[in-house]
Amino acid sequence: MDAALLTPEEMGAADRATIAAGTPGILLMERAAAAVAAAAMRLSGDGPIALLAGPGNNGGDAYAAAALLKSAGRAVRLFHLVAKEGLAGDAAIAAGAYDGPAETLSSFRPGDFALVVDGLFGAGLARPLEGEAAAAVDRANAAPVKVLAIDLPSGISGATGAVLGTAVKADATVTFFRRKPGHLLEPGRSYCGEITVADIGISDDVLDTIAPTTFEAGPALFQGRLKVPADAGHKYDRGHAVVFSGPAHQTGAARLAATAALRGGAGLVTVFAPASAVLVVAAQLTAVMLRRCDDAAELRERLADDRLNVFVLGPGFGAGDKARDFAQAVLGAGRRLVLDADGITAFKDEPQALFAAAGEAARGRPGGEPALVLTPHAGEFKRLFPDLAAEDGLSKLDLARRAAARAGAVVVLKGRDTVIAAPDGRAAINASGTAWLATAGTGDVLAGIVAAQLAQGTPSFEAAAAGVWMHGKAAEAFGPGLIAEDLPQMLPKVFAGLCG
Ligand SMILES: NC(=O)C1=CN([C@@H]2O[C@H](COP(=O)(O)OP(=O)(O)OC[C@H]3O[C@@H](n4cnc5c(N)ncnc54)[C@H](O)[C@@H]3O)[C@@H](O)[C@H]2O)[C@@H](O)CC1
Ligand SMILES: [K+]
Repeated sequence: MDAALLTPEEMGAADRATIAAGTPGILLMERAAAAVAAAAMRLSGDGPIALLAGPGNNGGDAYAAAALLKSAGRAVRLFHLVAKEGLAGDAAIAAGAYDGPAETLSSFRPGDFALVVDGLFGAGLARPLEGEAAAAVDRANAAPVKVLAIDLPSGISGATGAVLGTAVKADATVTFFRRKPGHLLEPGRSYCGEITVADIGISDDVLDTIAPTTFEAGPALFQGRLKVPADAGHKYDRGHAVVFSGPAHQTGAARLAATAALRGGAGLVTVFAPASAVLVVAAQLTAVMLRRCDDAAELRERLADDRLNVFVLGPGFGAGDKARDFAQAVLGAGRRLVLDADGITAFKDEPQALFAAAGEAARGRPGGEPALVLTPHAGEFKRLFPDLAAEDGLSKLDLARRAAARAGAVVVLKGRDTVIAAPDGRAAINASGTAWLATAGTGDVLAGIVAAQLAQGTPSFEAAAAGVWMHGKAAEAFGPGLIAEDLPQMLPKVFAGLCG
């Protein structure tokens, strides 16, 4: 459960369960404030610190942190949206215990300080920022002053990462117990700065009842499920992935995916190419094998070999009837399929046909495990799920979850904050990667890495989450100047980090 991300509601439940089990809320607040004060000392040098306090417990944290900083001898001034008398509960207790300078938010001038601690709104943000709060946030953002956010940058939705009205651009954020989806989803993530998760004495046991369904994509989520080559393993134990190539002038994408599948740990990888492309592909492959596959009839013959356990269709393939026929043949044979790029676009006029085939294939698999993994970027997503893409107010998490449930597939909705969702409601958000991934061919590589995990028998959701995370880690390992071809070569480093 280390990978769990909690929605604001789930975090509220974690707080309440802890309080009900005997820890007073004010004690949780004091621990939260201690973590904030420690971060504030680190970030402010010896300079004066402003603390902005809102009307709820986020403001309470600010009062409690102000008291700690003041007693540590730091110069602090607190600016409040609501006077002490207007506070309730733990926030009122914390405010009562603070005896330092307090002024109204309208008198806050960021230029006077080395650090601003933002305790305006956290998990309880319920509507867009406006009036004094919005003006104070805008002043802080416009000034060259460091900002430390308590729990979340004020204005960022913890559930979705959306900016409500305006939001604090923080250099650092201290959150409590577990991160929230809004810390990883854009634009929220870009507003958080460096994120620290502080232990405030909430026991992991509370998660048994909360049963979170959102996670960070990373080793804590998939380790234990991830397949890595066993000591005495045979190459056939690691599966046989097939990547479909496009026509002769469009083979590069399949070769990239195939190389990535092999580097990703698939035991064998074969490119299935149309006759016209066989020579072109042959000239450029070594460890990856090659077979001709011209039409659906030929594909059905090849599918008789049940060692071919996962297929990648889409990169450079062309978005016509052939893509649809091939995808349906693969799913019809009960094999797992990574459908990307043209493979997704091919179903834009009849997505139901794809979803029906995916549903049928899943029903034939142990535990109804999804057979289909869809890897759309936003544009491809819109082609397959136009109504969802057009619906107002859906976060990227909501979109991927709704799409996965409808398609009976694992949906990998790509971007800087790629979301991986399963039909059973689980979803993961990825935070690995660099801006250099926005370059031609990286999606083809991702499809290959995911296929490698599927080939080795990793469950579809974990395979997709692991693939996305590794892809990002490979980019981080390479650094600046990355092109798609560089990614597969970095996978050994990623595995070395994972397997020790
Ligand atoms: N015992 C607990 O529940 C703990 C809570 N903690 C802190 O408490 C925070 C959550 O506290 P709350 O639930 O009180 O929520 P917040 O303090 O985030 O804000 C809720 C208050 O703000 C008002 N509000 C919401 N949006 C507004 C807007 N746009 N403009 C003006 N007013 C607005 C609400 O009506 C409510 O009064 C966490 O983020 C965390 O910082 C920590 O102290 C740890 C323990
Ligand atoms: K805040």
